Amino acid sequence: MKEMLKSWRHVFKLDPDREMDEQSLNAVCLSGTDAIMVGGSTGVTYENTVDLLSRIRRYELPCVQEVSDMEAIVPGFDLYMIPMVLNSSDPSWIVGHQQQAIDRYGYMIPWELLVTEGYIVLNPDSAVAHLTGANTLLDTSGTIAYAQVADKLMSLPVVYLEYSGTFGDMETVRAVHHKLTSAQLIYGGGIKDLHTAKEAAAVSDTIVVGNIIYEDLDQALQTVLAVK
Ligand SMILES: CC(C)=CCC/C(C)=C/CC/C(C)=C/CC/C(C)=C/CC/C(C)=C/CC/C(C)=C/CC/C(C)=C/COP(=O)(O)OP(=O)(O)O
Ligand SMILES: O=P(O)(O)OC[C@@H](O)CO
Ligand SMILES: [Mg+2]
Repeated sequence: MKEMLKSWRHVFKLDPDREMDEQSLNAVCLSGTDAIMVGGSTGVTYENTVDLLSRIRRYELPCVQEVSDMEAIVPGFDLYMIPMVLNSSDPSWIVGHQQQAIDRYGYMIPWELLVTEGYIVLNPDSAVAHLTGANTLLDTSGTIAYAQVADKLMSLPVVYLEYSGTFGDMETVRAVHHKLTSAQLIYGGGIKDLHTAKEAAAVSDTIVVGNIIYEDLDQALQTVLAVK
């Protein structure tokens, strides 16, 4: 499954803390997207995650959990994406929560299913930037440097450029992409239609589409066409 992740070009991110009716979930799961990622920065619980996973499992597509709270880790996902927010001002969001979770779950951890994401949070107004105290005042060179910490110093499999809630600077995304040797570049933030999806897909390996699913489902479904 870890190998499959590399081929994913489009992913829908569903938030367990938000409502979705069956018809909308059906449309998302049959949209042609490569996978569903389940996660959010706040309000994610064991209960709302189990509920969403069990509904998604009626469909055949891969489903991964992006872990933001160790209390909400649910068995049964295909992969577990583990963020490390590299530009956080608080080390607990880089290695602290991860160390505590490993200490707690110990021998139960299916290591072959864990994928570490080197997160670079770039929208100062996002929930995740506030939560993690991210230093979002980075120019392109500073952003590349974080990406290279992930790719070259830490050998992380994924660099995630996170503009959650706003469409990012595509020149910065392109520049980061060019500098990566091994890591997969995931881009997320503000993709709201086919046009923005195409722009982001052109400069990254994988695009993640989140909020628009809940705001305008028809536009969200169009974004899949950007990678087909
Ligand atoms: C049997 C079994 C399955 C055992 C468990 C094994 C397992 C999977 C162990 C995991 C061990 C481990 C290392 C866990 C990590 C624990 C943890 C809490 C790490 C911290 C992660 C972190 C840095 C969180 C900060 C927030 C963050 C980066 C969240 C990612 C998702 C995100 C950015 C969503 C966007 O947020 P959203 O709510 O949509 O925001 P908007 O409001 O802007 O839309
Ligand atoms: O919700 P949006 O802005 O689409 O961002 C997607 C994803 O990167 C959020 O973690
Ligand atoms: Mg969101």
